[in-house]
Amino acid sequence: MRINNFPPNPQPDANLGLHEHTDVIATALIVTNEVPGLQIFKDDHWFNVQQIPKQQDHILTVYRLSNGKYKNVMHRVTVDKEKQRTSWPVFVNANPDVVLGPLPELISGANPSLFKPIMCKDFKYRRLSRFPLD
Ligand SMILES: O=C(O)CCC(=O)C(=O)O
Ligand SMILES: [Fe+2]
Repeated sequence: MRINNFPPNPQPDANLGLHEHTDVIATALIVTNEVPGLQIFKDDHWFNVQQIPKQQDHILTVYRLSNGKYKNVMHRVTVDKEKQRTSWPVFVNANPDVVLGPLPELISGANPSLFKPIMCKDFKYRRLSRFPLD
C-alpha cells in the first residue's frame, strides 16, 4: 500500500500531483478521500475518473497476459484548487516466481505471441529499473 498526499494548489499551471504513468503490478485498488483528481488517458484525451463514494477505482495491468489486447491504463493525478486529496492505492502483486506471458489460449497463427515469457520478479525489476522489455 502507498499513501499519496496532494496538498491543494490554487495555481492552474502547477496542478499536477502525479505525472502520467502506468502501474507495474497486476491490479491496483485505489481508496481516496473522495476529492477528485485521478485521470485516465484514452483516445488522445485525459478523462476525469468519476469518484463513486465508498468505492475503489480499479486499474488493471494485464497488457502482457492478454498479448497486448488490453492496454495498461495511463493515468495521472491533478490537484484541487482548495481541497487536499489523499489516496491509498493497494497494489496487488503477482507471485514473483510465476512466469508472466500471454495466455496460451490467446495465441494462434493469426495472433502470435508479442512477448517472451518472463518471471514476474524479473519483469517488475526491469520495469522499475527502466530496463528494456520486449
Ligand atoms: O491517487 C490516485 O488516485 C492514483 C495514485 C496512483 O496512480 C499511484 O499511486 O500509482
Ligand atoms: Fe498509478
